[in-house]
Amino acid sequence: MTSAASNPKKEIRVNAFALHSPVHHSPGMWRHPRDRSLEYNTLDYWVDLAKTLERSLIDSLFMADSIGVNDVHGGNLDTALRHGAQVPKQDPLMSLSAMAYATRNLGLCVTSNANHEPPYVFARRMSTLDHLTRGRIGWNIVTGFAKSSVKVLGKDQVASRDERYDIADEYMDVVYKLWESSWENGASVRDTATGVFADPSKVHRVDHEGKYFRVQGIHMTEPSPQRTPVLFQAGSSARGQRFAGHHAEGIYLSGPSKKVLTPVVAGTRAEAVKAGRDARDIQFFTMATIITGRTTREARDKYEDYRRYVTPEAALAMFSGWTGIDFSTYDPDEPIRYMQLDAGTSSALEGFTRLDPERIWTVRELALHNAIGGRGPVFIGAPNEVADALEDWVDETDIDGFNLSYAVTPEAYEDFADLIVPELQARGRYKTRYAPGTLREKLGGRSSLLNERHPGAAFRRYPSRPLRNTP
Ligand SMILES: Cc1cc2nc3c(=O)[nH]c(=O)nc-3n(C[C@H](O)[C@H](O)[C@H](O)COP(=O)(O)O)c2cc1C
Repeated sequence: MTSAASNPKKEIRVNAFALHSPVHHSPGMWRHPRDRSLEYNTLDYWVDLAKTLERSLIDSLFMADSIGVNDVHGGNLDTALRHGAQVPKQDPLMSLSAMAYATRNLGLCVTSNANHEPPYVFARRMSTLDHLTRGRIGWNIVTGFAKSSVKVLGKDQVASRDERYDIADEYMDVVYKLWESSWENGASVRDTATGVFADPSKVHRVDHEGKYFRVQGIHMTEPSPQRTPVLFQAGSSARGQRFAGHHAEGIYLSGPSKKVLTPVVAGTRAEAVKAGRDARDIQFFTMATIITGRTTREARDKYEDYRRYVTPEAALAMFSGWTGIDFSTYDPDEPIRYMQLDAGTSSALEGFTRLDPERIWTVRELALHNAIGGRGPVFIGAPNEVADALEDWVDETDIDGFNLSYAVTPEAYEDFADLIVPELQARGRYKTRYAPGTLREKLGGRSSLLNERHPGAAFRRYPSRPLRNTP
């Protein structure tokens, strides 16, 4: 493993972080006169955003998603609904092909829960998108924690964290079989002279009989450029790190300080090694919000202006949803303490408690902090100050880059393109053009396929070489 210190100048990678909702991580900002969040249900907004991201050479757009709602705060959904706090929320998949059509290089990563939808239909949809985007698709594998998300699917209880990850492990086996083993290379013949479309001897039925899933049949889709989409994961509990060590090629993190991230990065890299992979087979992106201007003064003025629109109550409702703790029952000046949670995400709470014991957060402070940019840091300043902070976080925590959240959209991404990108490029810390190939190759992979060390590669029945059988 290369230490962060021995590789101080690694290129900083950046994704943009979004949700098909009027609010993602900065509740209240949709009221700002320059904000376009209320257009979340239009293709114009998403296509314009995709073009802006590509102008910034951003690696990918990461679309969060869940069918859960923030109904823990006050024991109901009122606060979330009143502020549009991640409700309503649309299916993010629909906008992806329009964004892909308007861009050439931007990666498009979408969240889907490995406990909800049958793996067969999901695998087919991802393969379709990977074809349509010519290999620019990524999947954020989540396991869920909200009771509301299982109740709409006819279940009463959320499975325990361990079981949710066990189900996800088997889900991965099923989708690897479909993506990697069903169609051999060369199965799709497309021979206009003979009239043979596919060679039946090279298309294999998947027979999966497991504890949670039974699947019999061929993958409905011929192999897409990446076969398996680039795999991301966002859980950081010990079990989450083990899952990530096996499957993830990228991890989305969040935490208010560097201290919180460092052990998670080191722990997950160690899990990758235990799983027979390389520590550097996983890239880490932490959530961050940038508020910048040409000068420090301009940036601070922007921040003060934004603050006039924040709704900390909605931020608390979102954090209550994340953790399963009803913070409306707490005194605002009460310090937040760690407790073990199974329904919610202990790791969200850990970031504000035991991972940094020197910093005591009260409920009020947490609500204010999370009201702009959620659980990640907010970097406010002139381009050189922001670039200093970005470099510092990458070099000290061994992350690979950031997941850029926003206060005001698309202003945050326009500012990133115009002010931060040139500063990082001048320091040699940011690309000056996209690498060719699929998303996996753009992120540094040697081929468009999972590398040989990845457990998904074990399902192959074909020699591993870049697959280019789509037109
Ligand atoms: C940056 C980040 C983004 C996440 N995005 C989603 C999401 O879009 N949908 C979802 O259901 N969970 C999301 N999660 C939650 C995680 O997938 C995971 O369920 C949670 O962190 C609990 O897992 P853990 O207990 O292993 O930490 C996200 C978590 C983080 C840190």
